[in-house]
Amino acid sequence: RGLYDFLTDRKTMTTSLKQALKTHFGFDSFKSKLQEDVVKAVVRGDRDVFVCMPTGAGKSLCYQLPAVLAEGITLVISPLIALIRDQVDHLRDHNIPACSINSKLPAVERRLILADLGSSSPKLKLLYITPEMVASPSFQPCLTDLCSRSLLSHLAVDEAHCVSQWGHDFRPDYLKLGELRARLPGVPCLALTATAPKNVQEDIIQSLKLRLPLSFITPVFRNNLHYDVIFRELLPNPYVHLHAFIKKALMLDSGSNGQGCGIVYCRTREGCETVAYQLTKLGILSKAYHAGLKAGDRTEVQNEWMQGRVLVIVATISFGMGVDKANVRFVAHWNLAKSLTSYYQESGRAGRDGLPSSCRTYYSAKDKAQINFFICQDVNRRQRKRGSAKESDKAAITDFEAMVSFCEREGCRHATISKFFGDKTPNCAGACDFCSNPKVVQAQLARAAALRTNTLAAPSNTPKGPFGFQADLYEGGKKGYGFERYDEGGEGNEDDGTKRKKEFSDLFKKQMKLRKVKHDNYCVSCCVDADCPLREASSQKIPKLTVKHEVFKNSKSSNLYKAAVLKKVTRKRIGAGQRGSSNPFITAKDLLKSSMLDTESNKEKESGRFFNDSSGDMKAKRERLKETNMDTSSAASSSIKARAKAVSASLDNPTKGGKAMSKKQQKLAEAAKSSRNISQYFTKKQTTEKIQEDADMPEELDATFSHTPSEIAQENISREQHSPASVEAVESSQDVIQAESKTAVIVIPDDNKEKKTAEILNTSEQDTTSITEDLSPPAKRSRPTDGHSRRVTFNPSVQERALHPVNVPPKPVMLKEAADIVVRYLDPFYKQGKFATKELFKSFARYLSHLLAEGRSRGKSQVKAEAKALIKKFFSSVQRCESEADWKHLKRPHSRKTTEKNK
Ligand SMILES: Nc1ncnc2c1ncn2[C@@H]1O[C@H](COP(=O)(O)OP(=O)(O)OP(=O)(O)O)[C@@H](O)[C@H]1O
Ligand SMILES: [Zn+2]
Repeated sequence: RGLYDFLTDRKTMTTSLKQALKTHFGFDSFKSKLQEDVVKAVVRGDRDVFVCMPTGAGKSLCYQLPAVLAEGITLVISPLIALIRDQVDHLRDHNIPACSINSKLPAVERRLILADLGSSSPKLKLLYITPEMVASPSFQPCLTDLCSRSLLSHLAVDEAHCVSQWGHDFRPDYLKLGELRARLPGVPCLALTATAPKNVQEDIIQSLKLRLPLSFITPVFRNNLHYDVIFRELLPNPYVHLHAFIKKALMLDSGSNGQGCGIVYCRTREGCETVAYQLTKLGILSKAYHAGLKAGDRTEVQNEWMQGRVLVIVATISFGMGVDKANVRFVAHWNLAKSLTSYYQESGRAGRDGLPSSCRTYYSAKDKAQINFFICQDVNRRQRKRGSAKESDKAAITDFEAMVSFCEREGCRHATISKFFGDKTPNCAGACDFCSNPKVVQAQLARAAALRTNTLAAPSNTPKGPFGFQADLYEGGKKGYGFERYDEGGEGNEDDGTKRKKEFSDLFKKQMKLRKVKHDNYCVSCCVDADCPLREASSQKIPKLTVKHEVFKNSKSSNLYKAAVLKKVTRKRIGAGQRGSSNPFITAKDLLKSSMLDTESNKEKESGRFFNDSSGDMKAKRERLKETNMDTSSAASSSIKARAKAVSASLDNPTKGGKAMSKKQQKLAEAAKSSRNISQYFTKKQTTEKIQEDADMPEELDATFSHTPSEIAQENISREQHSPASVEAVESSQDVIQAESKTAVIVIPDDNKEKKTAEILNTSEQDTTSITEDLSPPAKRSRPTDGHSRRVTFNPSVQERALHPVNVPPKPVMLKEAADIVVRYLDPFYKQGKFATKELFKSFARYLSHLLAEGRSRGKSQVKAEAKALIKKFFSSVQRCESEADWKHLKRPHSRKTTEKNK
């Protein structure tokens, strides 16, 4: 920082900085006094700096300008590759040498960058990296080298609130930045965020180990933003209402165009599509933007909106981060934001140019209940995973409560926000609905309370209205039935409010309890349809099936149930066969035929049901699998084996059969049929899944609503999704199987673990690295012709051989089996964070599976041993897998010796 010496004189510094600002960025002056002060503090470099300035205040320049002036390189930590890309492009446009190292970087570029960093005087001024990359072993040598040569001028941590568990976008990898900070004691650190309540601010300072930082905190109050809340359920036609709001905000009636544009935020993709459609129908060209669109379409929509060709973008909250548009005249939330912090940030995208703009939330009690549900579910999930509760679990709940209270409480909206962020009460001066007309707000609240009381109090057989009107059919209820508007007066009293709260809270608790049970535990009494004959667990036997209820009770999925039933039946038959010296399995061949026919005809009907039972707890299933002493490989494979046994037995005794057998055949067929039918009893009512699907939590939420691999797999199963890749793999493994088989074709239900393997290996739905990035492919891709069950062909003679392992060489392992083995062994590593991304994990699993299935000449145990050895070998040299290059040199052990040694 010797170069800064010439800047020590205050006056000279100001002049020089202004010159540099003009030269490098083309700006005539600083955006604000605050921006100038921050830049000066960073340039001085004698203290760490903490910056909390609203979006659009020009935070990036606070480290970019000093970076250009300093000797050495400024290391910038940013959470999203997309954001990084924007920043790097922007800097390059200004001829400022900047680049990024990330997992998506082509190897050639990476080498060039590393070469420059390794040179005696690197040209690079700003190096952007993700927190994941900072922690990766492959980056460490580079970092150490830069440190040892004192080539790091600054460390800038953008979106620093991600470091705090109290923050709305907590990223565990941000926590590792504390260690990084400790490794760079002489390098001044700058932490920047737009939104950080007091506790988050404290967390940032502590986690990043900032030493007596100079804090630059802008008050959150922005007087050019007008906030209001509309209770959507009170509106006769919410779309018309929204349309009117937009027309006013964009001054469309005044006939002038070019009055800016706006954003409508929706929680779901479907919501985006519907609102965009409705607005367009009403005359305002609007386009939807969400993760379900192809990347190209998304970019096009964004460009059209940026260029003013589309006035309104209707988006999930994934849209907006890093979008810098000055003339956003309104931001409307069609659904409640998940937290007040998020709301402040999202709504803050309005009026960046300082001109008057509107921020509106369309509140609904339904949204409130749904979001609350998701937050609680997420907290529960995390607590279950962790095994204990944490103080910070409350963060999401508290922040959401603040959002609800912002909508439901009487009072100045700006004051509520300021108070939440620890600021003084601002002078709103009519910049919110409450301050401009408190009576309207009070009236609306009273009506919402009355509506809820009416809805709750109304018994289901309430006399119908004049036209057969039923309150709940119309969402808006009795009030919504009419044509009144939210601001047309109305009385309410305090008792009403208290009563409403209590009733609503009771209802909510009740609903939560119901849903929680469904999610936590499979429970016959509440998850089984009311008309199911098995509802009364005490005495029922399964209709048309003489199997005791024990089996039913102990099986939590139809697969397991079927396997257990078949096992029981098989055992009985074996016994019978021995006693009667006739082999009952002689009829199994026929049974198989009949079951084929049967299954084919029932395929469509059943397939969905088989899938549904996969939504149970996979872990529990695995446990139960062990308990039932079955082959741990999979329930489906046991059912294949059971059938294969039957087939092989029948082949062993081809002449035996006759009438007696056909009776057994009937019974077995019946059992098989009933066991399939039984799956319908497990079919959960779709309510909770539906809600979840409806919610379609956008990617930005994924930071809080993050998933473990098994949860991802499970979610994918329950949503019956297949990414094209997963279909591919299933097909490719089938191809392998089919190529070898020319015999029986049966349809077997998907087994949980098998499916999990396929999903883990192939889905690209969730990317754990880009948590806040909305770049995942559509969640609802499904295989059009997929009837949910997979057609798997198998060769009885192969299965037969497996029954006699002593006499015949081991059955060669096929790709699908290899994949099963690999995923089982690799999963723990993934869970321990040994892969930088889920994509890498899947890619590696795919690679290993192919490697192990190569040549198809080895048996299962050998493949297992080789898989273990390979994985062990891999992780002995790689601490954490960062790129595909990491396993380039990994080869299958050739000699038996190697395998033995590694066992
Ligand atoms: N001194 C300046 N004069 C004029 N424009 C500026 C100045 N500094 C920054 N800007 C512009 O202001 C806009 C917002 O800046 P920037 O993206 O850095 O804001 P931010 O505070 O980082 O916002 P966010 O929180 O959304 O990232 C950019 O277009 C930037 O080029
Ligand atoms: Zn106010």
